[in-house]
Amino acid sequence: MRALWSVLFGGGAARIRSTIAAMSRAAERGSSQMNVYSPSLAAASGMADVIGEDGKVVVPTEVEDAIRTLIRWSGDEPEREGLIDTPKRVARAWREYCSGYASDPGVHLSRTFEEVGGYDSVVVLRDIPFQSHCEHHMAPITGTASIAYLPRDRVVGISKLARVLHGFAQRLQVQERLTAEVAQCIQDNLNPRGVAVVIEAQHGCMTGRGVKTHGVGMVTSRMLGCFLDDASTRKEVLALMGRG
Ligand SMILES: Nc1nc2c(ncn2[C@@H]2O[C@H](COP(=O)(O)OP(=O)(O)OP(=O)(O)O)[C@@H](O)[C@H]2O)c(=O)[nH]1
Ligand SMILES: [Zn+2]
Repeated sequence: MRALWSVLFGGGAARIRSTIAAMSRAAERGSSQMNVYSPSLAAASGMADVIGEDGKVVVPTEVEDAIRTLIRWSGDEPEREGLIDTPKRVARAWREYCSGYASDPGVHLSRTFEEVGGYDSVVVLRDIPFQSHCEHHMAPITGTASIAYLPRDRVVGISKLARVLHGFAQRLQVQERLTAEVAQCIQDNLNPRGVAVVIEAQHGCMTGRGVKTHGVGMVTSRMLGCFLDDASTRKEVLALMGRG
């Protein structure tokens, strides 16, 4: 699985998706033209994705091969009709699941507003649905997050809090780190008086395999600044999140 991971995502370095027409055509033509540009090299070195003429990301050969190996190891035949295009689909799906590696989620917090009519109370975005994947099994994590902050002198567009969440969720995660990363990113970029993040999620690795236990929610929280230091402020924000 480690090998599959490494071909799918290379070093996990930041990538920028872009259309490089000449390279796409070479990749699509295949054979000798592929020497001009190697998608596998791009994946391994963290270069931009190449978009083919069909508008889809060009999948490096070894990524397809790795997924074929996994299908075979799972007990099926990758050559049968229904599975022929599956390696490409799986590869592109994982590119999407892990699109959060492509950028710093903090960029979403660069645009702030100071004119807020003197508003100086807690801002809460409650029950934001998200999906991630656990780094242990690459199985889905699905849940909701509530994100709050107490502004110091500026506020951010509310959608940006959800964007920060998805930026970190679209990586391989453990829930504890996801929670901490979202909180720290808001703290670092907005310098508010406090940040509170509470996440409740279900882990596919606990339902679909292993202990096979359904209906269990894992809850994690990260409190920073005033929400950490002051019990009554923490109580207030938890009540606003519906967890009072
Ligand atoms: N703390 C924490 N654990 C997680 C998370 N996602 C998955 N896990 C757990 O990671 C653990 C990995 O344990 P291992 O013993 O290395 O792997 P395993 O043999 O597949 O474990 P089982 O899932 O118990 O079958 C499991 O207990 C998972 O439930 C997460 O976000 N946070
Ligand atoms: Zn897991």
